[in-house]
Amino acid sequence: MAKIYYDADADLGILQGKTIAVMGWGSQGHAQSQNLKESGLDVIVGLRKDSSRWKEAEAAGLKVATVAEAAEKADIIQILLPDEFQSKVYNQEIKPFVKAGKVLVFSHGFNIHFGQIVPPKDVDVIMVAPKSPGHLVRRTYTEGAGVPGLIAVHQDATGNAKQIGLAYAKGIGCTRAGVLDTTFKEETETDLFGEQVVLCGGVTELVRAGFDTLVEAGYQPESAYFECLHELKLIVDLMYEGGISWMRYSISDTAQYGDMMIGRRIITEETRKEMKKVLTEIQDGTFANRWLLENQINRPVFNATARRDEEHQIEKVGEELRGMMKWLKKRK
Ligand SMILES: NC(=O)C1=CN([C@@H]2O[C@H](COP(=O)(O)OP(=O)(O)OC[C@H]3O[C@@H](n4cnc5c(N)ncnc54)[C@H](OP(=O)(O)O)[C@@H]3O)[C@@H](O)[C@H]2O)C=CC1
Ligand SMILES: CC(=O)[C@](C)(O)C(=O)O
Repeated sequence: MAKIYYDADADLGILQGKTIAVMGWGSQGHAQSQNLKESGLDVIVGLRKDSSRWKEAEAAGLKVATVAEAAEKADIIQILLPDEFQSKVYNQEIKPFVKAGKVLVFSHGFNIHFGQIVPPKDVDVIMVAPKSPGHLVRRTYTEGAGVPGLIAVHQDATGNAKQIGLAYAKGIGCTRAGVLDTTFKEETETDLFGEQVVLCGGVTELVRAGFDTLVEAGYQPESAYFECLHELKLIVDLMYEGGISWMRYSISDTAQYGDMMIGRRIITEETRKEMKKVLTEIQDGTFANRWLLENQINRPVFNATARRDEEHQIEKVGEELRGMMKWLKKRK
């Protein structure tokens, strides 16, 4: 079993007196910077001068500067910008201030693994990757908890990179849940695979296909929504709590029979072959190449496909039923 690091394995003290620049105030940036600050650390947020998030970050009590100003002041630089823009911003605004002994931190290995950012050899390069959307990184921290994370060391110039990474992980709350060793290669390839085949690509297409099948057969869209999206959350929650066997224990035998008999007709050997093909395209850089080029021509395919999906009927039905979904929230 791989070693899991918890609070006791990390010493926030080694970050005292250090300035941590968090570049970005997005899903991860807003969460990690506030968590670090509330962990007693000195944080400065780096943003574009015209960023619409500048005032929000200041209102949250964070010091804010331009990316270059923050990089110049920082001992530790966490780059939480969109993966597709990190290389450009790094080369133009951060690289001039990446001096010997400084630490570069990432929460996804994409730009290091695919050679889009090549740091100087005399700095530490680490990854602390929360395995969670940023808004839950923040919410769980404020509730006194945390989300699990991954840690990797790409360069250890100071000889202390791992401990700095563990202290950073503690600062954002991940050691409250547990932090696992990985590598930039493993995190990058498994994260991209998960996003494309299971978490987002697989599930969203499965939900829309199931919804469309029921609606096209004449069932009311609300029933299709309840069956294909609302209950999915509850089933996944049970799997998360106690594994697939616990979920199967909780659902009816009728449901389990259907699960076991039909599931493999939907996710077929062909599906598994396609999954392997997607993984190969991640490993050999084909996906990275497509994504980086897509961004160089202002995302024509991304924009058109996102617009089509936003117009799908399931979005409207979900909006109408959102009020009912609030039952999950604790009653005041
Ligand atoms: N989203 C998630 O839950 C997770 C993300 N990650 C990783 O975290 C990193 C950040 O992702 P995420 O938080 O989703 O990113 P977001 O898109 O949510 O936020 C990006 C931030 O970068 C700023 N930004 C964008 N372009 C520039 C620029 N050219 N110069 C300066 N600032 C810029 C944006 O502000 P503005 O546009 O106003 O300038 C925004 O504050 C990525 O490496 C991602 O892979 C890892 C785990 C989970
Ligand atoms: C939340 C997460 O880790 C994702 C889905 O991979 C991402 O948003 O990058």
